[in-house]
Amino acid sequence: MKQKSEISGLISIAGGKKGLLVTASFFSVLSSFLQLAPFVAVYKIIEELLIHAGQPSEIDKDVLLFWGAFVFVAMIAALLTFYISGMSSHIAAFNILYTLRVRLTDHAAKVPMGYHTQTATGELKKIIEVSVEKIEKFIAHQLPDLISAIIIPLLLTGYLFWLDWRMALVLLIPMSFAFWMQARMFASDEGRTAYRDFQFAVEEMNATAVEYVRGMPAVKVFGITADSFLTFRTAVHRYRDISLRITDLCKTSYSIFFVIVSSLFSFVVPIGIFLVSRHSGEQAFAITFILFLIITPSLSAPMLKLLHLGSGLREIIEGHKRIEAVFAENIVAEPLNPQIPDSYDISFDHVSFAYEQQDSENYKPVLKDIQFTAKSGEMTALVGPSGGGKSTIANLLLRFWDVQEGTITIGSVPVRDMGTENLMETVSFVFQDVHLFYDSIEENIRMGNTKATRQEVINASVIACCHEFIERLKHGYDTKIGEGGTYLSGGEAQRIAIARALLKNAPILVLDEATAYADAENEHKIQQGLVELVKGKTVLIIAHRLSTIRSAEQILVVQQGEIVERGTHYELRSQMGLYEKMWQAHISAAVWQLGAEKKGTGHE
Ligand SMILES: Nc1ncnc2c1ncn2[C@@H]1O[C@H](COP(=O)(O)OP(=O)(O)OP(=O)(O)O)[C@@H](O)[C@H]1O
Repeated sequence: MKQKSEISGLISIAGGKKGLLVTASFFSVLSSFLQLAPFVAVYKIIEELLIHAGQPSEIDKDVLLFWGAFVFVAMIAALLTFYISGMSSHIAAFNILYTLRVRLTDHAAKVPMGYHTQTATGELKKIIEVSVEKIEKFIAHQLPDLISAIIIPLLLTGYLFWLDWRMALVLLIPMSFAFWMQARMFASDEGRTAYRDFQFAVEEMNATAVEYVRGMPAVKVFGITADSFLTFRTAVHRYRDISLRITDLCKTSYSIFFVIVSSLFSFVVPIGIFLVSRHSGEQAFAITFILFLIITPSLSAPMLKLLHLGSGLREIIEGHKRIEAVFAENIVAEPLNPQIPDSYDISFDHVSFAYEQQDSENYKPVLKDIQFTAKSGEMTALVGPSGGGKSTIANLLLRFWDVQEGTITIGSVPVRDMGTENLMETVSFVFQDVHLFYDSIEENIRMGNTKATRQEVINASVIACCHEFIERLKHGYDTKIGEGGTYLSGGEAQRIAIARALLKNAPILVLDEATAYADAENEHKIQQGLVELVKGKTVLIIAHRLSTIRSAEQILVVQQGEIVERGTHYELRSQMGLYEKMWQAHISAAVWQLGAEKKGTGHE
């Protein structure tokens, strides 16, 4: 029953393409019928030959010709129907593959960021690529194959029963036993668990192998071998253990199935000989016996195919479950009546937040009672020790997560009440970890505003101080990132991300460690550009390098999830608290870095 609902669930993903699948299945069945034509023709030809065995001159050549032509026409028709079935299933499969991938990526983009941090990117990638691909293969190839692998043995067995029920029964009993053994193994809880564990083991082994290759710098430096890389070794051992478990589990049922199905001949011969001896002289029975000898081996191939399709199906059902699990993830709730803010002041009103739910074992509040307003036209900076919660504050503004307590508003509208599209149009963000897509530099920048002209892209790049280095590249703005050895340094990538955000020209700009990789000269230039650009905007900036935010109208010092100090640079310094300590540390580091001639820089 469960198996049935799994398969119907698998077929339900066909959605609007069910008509094509029905066509594919119908023609596959028709093709299976037509493939039986040679057996009927052989029967009729043998009958004609045996009836006139004593007087060959009386053999009716027209009968032989008729059945010869019948087979020829039936084979052409079988070919045509098979072609139509294959075409329909392929068209349906590629449509389903496309729709499923688009739906999956759309859904993945709408679920809260928490899902992406908990689910390994590799796993989602695998679901979108491999699981969907397997479903495409199932629909395009295996579904018509499966239908014909079921229909052909059924039809042949029916035909054999019609010819002689006694010999057919002798065939049916071992065949049913073989199937029963296999089905019992597949449907058992142990079988299901083993196959599911096998899937996980394969995935885990692949994922750890990828991790090993990705971590090659650390692997080389620390001399880690594939054998000493514990997670990989454990994954390989787990894979070995589960493979042995499956082999052990399947060995009896598979061996019985294989032996019976491959040697059906040996069941039919003794009973045939026995019956022949009792019907000696009956020509009709002799013809039937000959036909049994011809048809019986033809039963083996589709039945062995069915076995392989059956084990493949388990894998596809597992993949389908994973796809369903992605769809089952709740997406960020859209407001029923989305509101548009009338101004762009940002307010955090008594906001508390934890990444885990309150009832979870790992519950740990990351932000506690955060309260501040970042005014439009002003720069608000978040500074403080690492892990204090600065990036979390910035991420909450974008509703990557929803807060558990308090409210975040833009203008007077809570971010929960803004439509996601409107929220994303309102806020420009430069992340700590820049992601550039495998595309030209120009297109990477244009992602900020798809309607921007090339000149506008260049203007944004000039302000973000990346124009010069882009121009120096062989293909300039058309250079594809990652192609032909074109890789950008961290600082260069970050400046491209700044250009992208500038081009978006949203009323709120969030910069999370946006100038962290810039050298002193570039940082100064970027800051000059930003000064122009942030005019009239609400700017939230996170920076470890305090010189970057010295001119901010408001500086918030965040420590262990709380705002412990707030004010301008001068106000904070005069408080002689954490900010002053951080400032002194910053100055000492700058002096240490730049040498004696730079002494005094920034001592304000
Ligand atoms: N996705 C996440 N899931 C669970 N915990 C997280 C997640 N992201 C951050 N944290 C935790 O939240 C706390 C605050 O992290 P956050 O990145 O906001 O600090 P930060 O002040 O920006 O640090 P840094 O200056 O080093 O970037 C840290 O303890 C961190 O481990």
